[in-house]
Amino acid sequence: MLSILVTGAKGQLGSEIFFLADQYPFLNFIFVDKNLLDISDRQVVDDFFKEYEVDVIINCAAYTAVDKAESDQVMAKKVNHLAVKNLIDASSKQKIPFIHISTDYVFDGKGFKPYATDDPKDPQNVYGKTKMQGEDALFQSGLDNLMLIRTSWVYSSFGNNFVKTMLRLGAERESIGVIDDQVGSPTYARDLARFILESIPRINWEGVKTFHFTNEGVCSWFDFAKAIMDIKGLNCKVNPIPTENYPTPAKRPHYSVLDKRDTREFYRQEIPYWRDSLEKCLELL
Ligand SMILES: NC(=O)C1=CN([C@@H]2O[C@H](COP(=O)(O)OP(=O)(O)OC[C@H]3O[C@@H](n4cnc5c(N)ncnc54)[C@H](OP(=O)(O)O)[C@@H]3O)[C@@H](O)[C@H]2O)C=CC1
Ligand SMILES: Cc1cn([C@H]2C[C@H](O)[C@@H](COP(=O)(O)OP(=O)(O)O[C@H]3O[C@@H](C)C(=O)[C@@H](O)[C@H]3O)O2)c(=O)[nH]c1=O
Repeated sequence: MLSILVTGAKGQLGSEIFFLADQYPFLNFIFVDKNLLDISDRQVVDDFFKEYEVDVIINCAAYTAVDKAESDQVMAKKVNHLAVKNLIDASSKQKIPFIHISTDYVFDGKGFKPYATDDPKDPQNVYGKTKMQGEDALFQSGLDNLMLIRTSWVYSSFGNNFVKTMLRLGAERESIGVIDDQVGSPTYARDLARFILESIPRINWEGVKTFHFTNEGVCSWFDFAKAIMDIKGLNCKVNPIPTENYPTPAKRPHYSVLDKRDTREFYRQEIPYWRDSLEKCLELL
């Protein structure tokens, strides 16, 4: 039976993998949160791999506070870049296949067509830069059993995310302004978790495989917020606003749709449309 190590197991994606784990009885999971395996501590990581036998690593651990990262660069880099190196260094001795998750925020957001997996990266904020450095650490490792999955706008009934923020604001306020000139694809973490788990027995671990996985369809944050209020029957009016009317410490991409052609071909399962998955998640909230 394959032993699958899931780091950052208490986050959105880690929690969804935990939720689905029972459906994969041929996989043996080792779920570890920050307290059990702080991936930014090299010694802890080295010791862990000496003690446990691991066949595949799914690295769900990350520093995801996009605005906070602007003033907390050291910590963001430690988790999103240096810790990825720790995992690679510790696992490469045993050639353990490595699944790593990255973000649409590695792209500049100035494009008008979906970003291909090999398009040039030019992140516009600290979070995106540190995630790109994490990706680069994978590419530079020389390892040939890597799966890099970029995703975007992730939400879940677990953890904190835009959907939960909208539900809170929707209950508190009569109206809110939400940016309508930043466009992307929401991703239900459960759909992403399923994609990852379905990939494990099927992937041919030769070379570095980069996939883009999001829900199908494209929307703005405004469209996303409006759908959340509509589905939940909240009376809060959502007003579309331009980026400059909602100043934030971190700059965000205007367009960050990811090209999923390779993913569709590899996965051969239907990727749910974003609003359908949103409805499913909202049934739990
Ligand atoms: N959320 C999103 O919208 C998107 C996420 N992604 C990527 O997807 C992946 C999963 O994201 P998601 O589940 O949403 O993220 P979460 O922030 O929900 O989860 C990340 C988890 O990592 C943990 N963590 C932080 N530092 C460490 C550390 N040093 N050692 C071990 N664990 C640590 C966090 O713990 P604690 O909370 O205690 O710090 C948290 O439990 C990440 O790589 C992220 O960059 C990509 C695109 C969009
Ligand atoms: C709360 C709120 C946000 N916004 C805008 C700000 C921002 O442009 C957008 C989303 O805000 P958030 O801060 O929730 O989302 P943000 O943290 O930028 O989400 C990102 O997280 C990282 C981890 C990723 O990798 C990305 O793919 C993406 O999901 O919505 C409004 O316009 N009005 C509001 O009331």
